[in-house]
Amino acid sequence: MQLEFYKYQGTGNDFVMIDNRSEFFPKENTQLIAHLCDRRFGIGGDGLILLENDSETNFKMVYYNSDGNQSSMCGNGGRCLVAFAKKLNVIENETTFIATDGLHHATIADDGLVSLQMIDVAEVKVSSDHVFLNTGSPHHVQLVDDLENYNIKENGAAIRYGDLYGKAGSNINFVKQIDDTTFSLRTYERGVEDETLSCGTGATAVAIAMNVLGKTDASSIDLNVEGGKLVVFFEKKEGQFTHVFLKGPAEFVFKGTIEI
Ligand SMILES: N[C@@H](CCC[C@H](N)C(=O)O)C(=O)O
Repeated sequence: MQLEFYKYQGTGNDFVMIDNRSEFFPKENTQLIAHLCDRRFGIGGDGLILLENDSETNFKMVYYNSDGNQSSMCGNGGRCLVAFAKKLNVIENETTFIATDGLHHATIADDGLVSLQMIDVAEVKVSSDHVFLNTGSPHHVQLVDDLENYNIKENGAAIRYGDLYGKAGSNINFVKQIDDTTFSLRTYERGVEDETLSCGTGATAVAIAMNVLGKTDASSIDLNVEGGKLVVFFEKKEGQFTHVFLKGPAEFVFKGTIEI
């Protein structure tokens, strides 16, 4: 069978997109999803996303990591799916869709940048050398001295598989402060089991964690990721973060078919 796919990337976090409104895709086939995400034997991607019909919103997002397993929210993937929905004429420049962590509102600006509303965050656990919070996916956030030369894969895997997070694991973000409102981060992603060029829920987690740690009092924070730049903005009231938005590019790369 010939499978039609679209490839998208958001700051270098790349995804295989499939229009599954007709529900043809074999969603339980973990091996097939991992194969499609494989960079040597398949199409290649950090994850695979299905766009499906939803009775109450514009569409449904179903997200899989490149290991083939369905997972929690993907911020960059959500932004790319919004751009994909526009390409398919499912939406125009504004949408509400459903994902695993609930409803998401998003807009596409004239310059193509996609702003995606993320979940509200009320609980942020601060430890001596790291912060843990859930921004739709679980994130460990840790400041490091030499981010450029830091071994993300080795140190990330050690924390992800260590005692802190048990079987479920976590995504691991290493961070360096650049100025009052800017941070650089590199992320080890669970389910990819490697560093990716960007992680949207990770950038969101870093922005909130840096505010909680008092590293910034800005409510709009610039994040440098390996694949580009993201902005996270939010409202903060009595320790709760609401109206949290992740903004950045979401770009169509190519379209193709693959024999499955
Ligand atoms: N790249 C994503 C995060 C995807 C989910 C993550 N790998 C997990 O399983 O927790 C993003 O942009 O947020």
